[in-house]
Amino acid sequence: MFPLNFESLNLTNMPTTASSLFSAYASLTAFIMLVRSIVDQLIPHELRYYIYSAFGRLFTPRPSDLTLIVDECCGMVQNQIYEAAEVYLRTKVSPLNDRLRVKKAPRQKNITVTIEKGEEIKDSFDGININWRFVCSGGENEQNSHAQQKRQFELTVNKKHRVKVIESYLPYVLDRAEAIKNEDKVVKLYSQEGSYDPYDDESNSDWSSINLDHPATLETLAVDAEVKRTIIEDLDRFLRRREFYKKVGKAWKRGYLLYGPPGTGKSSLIAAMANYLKFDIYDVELTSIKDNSELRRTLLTTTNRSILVIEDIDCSVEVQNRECEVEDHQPSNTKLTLSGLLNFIDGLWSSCGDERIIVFTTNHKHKIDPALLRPGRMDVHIHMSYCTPSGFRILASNYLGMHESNPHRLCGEVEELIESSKVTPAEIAEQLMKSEDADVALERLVDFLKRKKEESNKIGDEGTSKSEIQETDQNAEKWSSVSSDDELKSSLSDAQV
Ligand SMILES: Nc1ncnc2c1ncn2[C@@H]1O[C@H](COP(=O)(O)OP(=O)(O)OP(=O)(O)O)[C@@H](O)[C@H]1O
Ligand SMILES: [Mg+2]
Repeated sequence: MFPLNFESLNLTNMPTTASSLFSAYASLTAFIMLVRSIVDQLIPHELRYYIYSAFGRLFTPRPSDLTLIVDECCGMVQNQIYEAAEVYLRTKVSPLNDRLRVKKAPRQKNITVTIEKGEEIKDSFDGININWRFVCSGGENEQNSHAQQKRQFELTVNKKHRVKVIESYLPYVLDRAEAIKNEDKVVKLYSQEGSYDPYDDESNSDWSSINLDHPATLETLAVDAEVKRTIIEDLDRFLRRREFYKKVGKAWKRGYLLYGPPGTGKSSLIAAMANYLKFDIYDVELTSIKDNSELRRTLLTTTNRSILVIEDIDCSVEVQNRECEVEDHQPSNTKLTLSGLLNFIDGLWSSCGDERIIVFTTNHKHKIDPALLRPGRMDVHIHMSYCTPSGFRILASNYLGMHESNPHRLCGEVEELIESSKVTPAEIAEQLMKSEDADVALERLVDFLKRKKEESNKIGDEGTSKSEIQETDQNAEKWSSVSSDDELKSSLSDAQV
């Protein structure tokens, strides 16, 4: 035991040299040990325990931080918060990080950068400082190390923000991760032909896929502004109405019929819709489907948040009308019939998926079986028209970088010719592609339009030159403005009348 030197405890007179500091520390330690040995001898064991722990609590500062552990898995399934944190924190990597992990799968658009084991990321939310740390343990063995590793994020924050972090910050991380994933999503085009792709996890024996590298967007589409605005509003409304569809007992799907002459942008509009919604496209080739059960099976293997496309519905398949089916006594599953298709569109099979869009295209609306055109079957009919002056202005901006505020001297003449002839956006686009020089391209376009006008005068062309959009569901307008539950109920009872 150290001798107790009371003089050295006289802190007021203590010289501030290193040796006197050391001797003061030694004396204090010796004093504490003396007290402790007296307590040990005089106080019973149980009481001692409480005294020591009370002292401990008094002198040890309580940690003010809370650490939330976010494990990779909850039981057999992935922890959604872990997944979201992984995606979200990619956007928060800072120059302070020393070790990062980079990767890119064969079909991935961008390189992903994630933090390595032990790295920390600082984030802030509503003035709260949040610290994330990536922790990895186990699986040191080279072989199957990844599978054996236990991965988790540790989120550390001041305890007083516990409720806010759990109730507001984590839901925010989940939402942001969803949005980031959506931005990064590569839209795919699935088709029935082609072979199974071993590099693509999502391909299956019914469908093969490629990335949809179609540049069409709703902005670059030469369609009248009013029609375009209505399409965008319709798509937006469709996306946000999950609960509405559930309440009214309708399958969460929307059907579009696009009709118009070849080269007016029907396929381009489908690609633009897919790019806008980030939905995959399933190109359903009805001619390669032999019967209704194959149709059912094929359609059931498509995923949610997708656009099912049936191009040229009038000629791609000889879907027979109902009378023919009744006369023909073959069992309906041994051939592809119109009713098989209609069953899918608005019957039992349509409710098998969520967030589906079905698009039919045709060059000849009048050739389509009336059953397909019945109100409510395809929710929206869009007429893709010949090019209009406003469509031309969009194409001129796309192809020649011309701005409406600074029109070319030939624009007036081109627009007049367009108004008086039936020319498709595809034909105009082809002319505009011929030269990068606006003078040359527009002169050629004027010549082309003049020739076209003469031809159409000779043969007497039919068809309207105005694009239009028509909603076949009479209640849609009413439903679209419904906001509260009460309003919804009253509009539903109106709808049933
Ligand atoms: N409305 C449009 N806006 C912009 N580009 C268009 C438009 N219509 C056609 N094009 C151009 O013409 C090409 C062909 O158009 P698209 O394949 O979309 O026509 P379509 O209506 O589907 O024709 P089809 O009836 O023959 O299938 C597109 O790749 C695009 O470059
Ligand atoms: Mg097409």
